[in-house]
Amino acid sequence: MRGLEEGLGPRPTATPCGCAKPALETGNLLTEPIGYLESCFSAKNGTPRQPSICRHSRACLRIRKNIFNNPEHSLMGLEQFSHVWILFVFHKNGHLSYKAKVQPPRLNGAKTGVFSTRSPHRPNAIGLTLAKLEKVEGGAIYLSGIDMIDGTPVLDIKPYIADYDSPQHLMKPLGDFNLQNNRLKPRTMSQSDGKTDSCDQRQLSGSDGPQPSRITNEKHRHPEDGAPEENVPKHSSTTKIQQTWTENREIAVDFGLESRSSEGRTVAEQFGPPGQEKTLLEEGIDKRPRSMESALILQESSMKTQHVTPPCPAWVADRASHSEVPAWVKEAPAASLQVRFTPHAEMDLGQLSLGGEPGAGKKSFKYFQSAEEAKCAIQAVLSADPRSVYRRKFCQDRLFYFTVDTAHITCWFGDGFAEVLRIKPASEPIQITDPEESLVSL
Ligand SMILES: C[S@@+](CC[C@H](N)C(=O)[O-])C[C@H]1O[C@@H](n2cnc3c(N)ncnc32)[C@H](O)[C@@H]1O
Repeated sequence: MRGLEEGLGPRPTATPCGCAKPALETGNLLTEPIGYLESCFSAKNGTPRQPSICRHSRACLRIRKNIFNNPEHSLMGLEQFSHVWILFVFHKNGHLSYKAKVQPPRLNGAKTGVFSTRSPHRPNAIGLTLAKLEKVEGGAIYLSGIDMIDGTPVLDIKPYIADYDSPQHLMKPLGDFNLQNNRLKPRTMSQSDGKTDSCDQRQLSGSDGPQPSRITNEKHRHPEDGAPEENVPKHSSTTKIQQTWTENREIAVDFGLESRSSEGRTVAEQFGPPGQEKTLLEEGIDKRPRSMESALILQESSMKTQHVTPPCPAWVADRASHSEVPAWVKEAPAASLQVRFTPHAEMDLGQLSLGGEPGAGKKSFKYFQSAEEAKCAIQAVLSADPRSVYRRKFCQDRLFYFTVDTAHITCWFGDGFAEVLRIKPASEPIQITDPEESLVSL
C-alpha cells in the first residue's frame, strides 16, 4: 500500500543470491480495486464502527470493466450466499500513518496493540467487513450492514462460509501455560510483585484502563476504530492470547497455520505440540482424555515477569461463534446511548422522506426504503456513540453532524443519550470534509 501511495509499483526484491524475486513472492502486491463502493455514508463521521451496528446501512458495488470484460461472470454463483466478506482500502485515512499501539474508543483512552483492534490505521490500510448480500444484479452487488464510506476502493469479495469462517470449537482456558518452562502454572499470584494480578491490568496497555468485571450477553462488540497512540511507552504490558490446542491438527490446517513456520517451528507447533499435551496429562494436571483441548497462553511482555491468570475472566466466550475475545471488547465502558428525536427532527424526517416540501419534487432517499428505516439507521449510528474518545471527553458541549443517505443530521450528546435536533437534505448544509469542522459550540 505504501508503494501505491508513493506511486511506486511493487519492486522485485533481491535475494541473497542476487536474483530478483517476483512481487507476489515477497508479498508486494500491486492492488487494483475491483470497484468503488457507493455507500449511504458520505464521510467517516457518523459511519458505524462495525457493520453489525446498523443493519439498514446500504451500499452498491459495481465490478469495474477493466477488471473483467464481463463483470457479471465474476459474480456468478455469489447470489447463493447470504453474506460476503469485503476487503477494502481505508482510502480516507489521510496520510499513511500507523503506530504499534492504538486507542480504540471502547478502551476510553487506554492503549492496545494495533493488531488486536479493527483500527483503520494499520501498516497496510486494509479493512475487512462482513456484509449482508442483498442481491446480485448484472455486474453489481447490493449490500447492507456496512461500515464503509462512499468511494471506498474495494479489493476483493469472498463468500462468507460459516464452516470455514467461524470457529467451531469453544476455546476453554484450562490453566496458565508458562512459555519459559513449558509447564502449566497454578492460577495464584504474580511472581513479579506477589500481588494477585487483576484482569484489567492484564488486559490493557498502561494502568489507566477500564475495569471489566462481568460477563454480559450483550450483542457482540468490536475493538473498533483505534486511533493511533500519541506516545509509545517503552514497556509493553502483558497481553495474553488464549488459544487452544484442539483435538488434532486439522483445525490448524483449516486455519492455514500448519504451513507457516517461525524459527523452524510451525505456528501450529508453537500452539502446543501433541507431545506436550501428553506431558501435561501425565503430570495429572489435566485428567481429561487426550482428545480434549489443552490450553496455551501466549505471552507477550517486555518485562521479565511471569503473569498468571487473573481471578476474573479476561476473555469471554462468545457462545454464538464459539470463539473468545478479550473482556474489553464486550464490556468496555462505552455504553450504548438512548436516542431521541425532537418533534422538529421528526417533522424534518417526514418531509425528507416525501422529497422535501410538498410539491418541491425533490428526490428522497437513495438507500433507505422508508422514513422508518432512516430513523432506525440514525438511531443505530447514534446509540453506538460515533464520537471519538477525544470528542467524548473534551467536546461534550458541541453539536455533532453527520450525513447518512440524503439526510444531514444535527444532534447533541448528553449524559447517556443523543438527541437529534434537525434532519435536512444533505445537499443543503455546508459539506463537511474535516470531521473536526463538524464540531460547533452549543
Ligand atoms: C473501525 S473501521 C472497521 C472497518 C472494518 N469492519 C474492519 O474491521 O476492518 C470502520 C470505520 O472506518 C472508517 N472508514 C470507513 N470507510 C473508510 C475509508 N474508505 N477510509 C477511511 N476510513 C474509513 C469509518 O470511520 C468507520 O467508522
